[in-house]
Amino acid sequence: MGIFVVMEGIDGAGKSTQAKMLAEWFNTRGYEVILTKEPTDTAFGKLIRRLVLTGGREGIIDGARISHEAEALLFAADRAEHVHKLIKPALDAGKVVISDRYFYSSLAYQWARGLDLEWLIDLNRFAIRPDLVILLDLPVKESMKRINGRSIKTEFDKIVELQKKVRENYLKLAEMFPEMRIVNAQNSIEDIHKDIVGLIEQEIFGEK
Ligand SMILES: Nc1ncnc2c1ncn2[C@@H]1O[C@H](COP(=O)(O)OP(=O)(O)O)[C@@H](O)[C@H]1O
Ligand SMILES: Cc1cn([C@H]2C[C@H](O)[C@@H](COP(=O)(O)OP(=O)(O)O)O2)c(=O)[nH]c1=O
Repeated sequence: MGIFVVMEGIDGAGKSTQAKMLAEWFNTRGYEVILTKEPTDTAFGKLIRRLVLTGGREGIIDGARISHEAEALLFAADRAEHVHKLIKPALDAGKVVISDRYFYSSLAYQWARGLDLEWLIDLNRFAIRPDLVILLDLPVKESMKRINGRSIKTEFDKIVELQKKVRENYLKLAEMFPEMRIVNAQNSIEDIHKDIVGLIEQEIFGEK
C-alpha cells in the first residue's frame, strides 16, 4: 500500500502551492508521486466546470444552473472515477498520492449550500480514506487578498459569506475525522511546508 495525503481548505488557502512542494519533498526521498486534484481533468471534471462552476480559476459555485443535489452527485461521480481509475491503482502500486481536494470538499462546500451532512457522508462512503488530510486554515479575509484577481467583484459579498461558512464547516469536520490535521495557513509558504513535513513524519512515518 502507498501513502495517501489530501490538501483541503478554502479557495486561496495555498493547497496547490503546498501540494507541489510536498510532492517534491517525497520525490527527493525516492518515492514515486502522483499529484492530482478534484474536480479532475476528466470528462466529469469538465462537466462540473461547465454546469457548476462559474468558469475559470475564481472557484465560485454559482449553483443557479443545477440543483445542489445534482451538484453533489456530479462531484461524487467525478470522485468515483478518480478513486477507481487513478487513486486506488496508484496506492496498490505503492505510490504516494497527493490530492488537492477530496470528499472533505464536498462535505464542507455542499453542506454550506444547505445539504444534509449525513447524506453527503453516505454518498461519499465509497471513497478510500486518506492516511492524512492537511486542513490549511486561514481567515477568509486573508484568502481573499491572495485570490483577489480571481473573483468576480459583483459576487464578492456572497462569496465572502459562503467562504466563511465553508471555513467553519472544515473546522467542524476536523473534529469529526481523526485523519484531519489543522495547519495555520497564515504563515509563510516555507513555514507551512515545514509544518506539513512535520505532520507527515509524525503521522505517516511514526517519528516523534
Ligand atoms: N503562505 C502563503 N502566503 C502568501 N501567499 C501565498 C501563500 N501560499 C500561497 N500563496 C499565494 O496565494 C495564491 C493562492 O495559492 P494557491 O496555492 O493557488 O491556493 P489554493 O490552491 O488553495 O486555491 C497564490 O498566488 C499563491 O502564490
Ligand atoms: C472537489 C469539490 C470542489 N468544490 C468546489 C471548491 C471550489 O470552490 C471549486 C473549484 O475548485 P478549485 O480547487 O478552485 O478547482 P479549479 O481551480 O480547477 O476550478 O469547487 C465543491 O464544492 N465540492 C467538491 O466536492
